[in-house]
Amino acid sequence: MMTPPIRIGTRGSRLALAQASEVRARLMAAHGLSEEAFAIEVISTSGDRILDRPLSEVGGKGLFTKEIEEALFEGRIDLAVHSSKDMATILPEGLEISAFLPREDVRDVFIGRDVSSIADLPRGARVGSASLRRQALLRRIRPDLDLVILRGNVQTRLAKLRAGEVEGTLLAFAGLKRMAMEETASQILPVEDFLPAPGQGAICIESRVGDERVRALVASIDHRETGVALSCERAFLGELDGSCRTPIAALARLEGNRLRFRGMILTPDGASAYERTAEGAAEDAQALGREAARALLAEAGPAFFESWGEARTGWRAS
Ligand SMILES: NCc1[nH]cc(CCC(=O)O)c1CC(=O)O
Repeated sequence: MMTPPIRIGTRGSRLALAQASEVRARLMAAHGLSEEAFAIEVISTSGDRILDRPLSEVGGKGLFTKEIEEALFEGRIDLAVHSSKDMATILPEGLEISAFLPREDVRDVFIGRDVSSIADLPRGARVGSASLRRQALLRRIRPDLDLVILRGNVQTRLAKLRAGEVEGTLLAFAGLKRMAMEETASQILPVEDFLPAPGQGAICIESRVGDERVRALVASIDHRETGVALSCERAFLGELDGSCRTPIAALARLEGNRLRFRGMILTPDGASAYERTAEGAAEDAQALGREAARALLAEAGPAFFESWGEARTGWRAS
């Protein structure tokens, strides 16, 4: 008798499909299964459909995951593949992250239309990004730039760049690499200046709590080091906000059993920033992230966070 295929839920963008295929390939290799053992189910999310407003205005992170999580919860798919960066810090009841893939390059890249680096952009040049973090980090080093929202999936954004809507944009190197488009990057940005978003470059698998079949299936491809780093970054994010409405950056790396963490909060204009580094044992990953967040909250003070309340307004569509 034929066993029904394992249904993998994903968004339909080129990047999302590349990520789902990577998960499928790893599961095939780990369990000696053929491609026919899987079915990739494409699910359209609000984040894919609402393209004229910044994410921070329409409701932040859950937007790329909501419809997929509903399908998972209702049993229309068996597991979901996400970019960890797009996940809310609190998952819907009944769902859990059951595996992480080894993390890709965590860095941001700059893509210029006519120039090959941020420094080469002319004064006042128009640069597009939908990420408050990237905008704030960019403003710190180039306050003269004219920053506009650039929404849409990677292909859409690159098309807007080519069409001349903007002179440059910032993207995650991980996404370009997964799509075999790394030559698109003009400049790889160092994490010292461009601390990534929590979860950047990490693919995760979400499944139903109690679904032991799927849990056993994905356990074999889970990358522990990535999971430890992510639990630290997600604890940091969760303590601060957890939505997409605020410029928050964080990166944890496991070296041996030592976890090294750097976290940062910024005002949207980049004028004010607080950062913190911490180091600890892998077992204390969550506490490390949480404590770093609390320390930053105390240090920055209430006045700082008023700027976050205004972060949702004052945008201009590109
Ligand atoms: N919704 C945007 C998104 N979510 C994850 C990635 C990149 C891949 C990753 O960080 O794993 C991107 C595109 C980008 O920031 O360039």
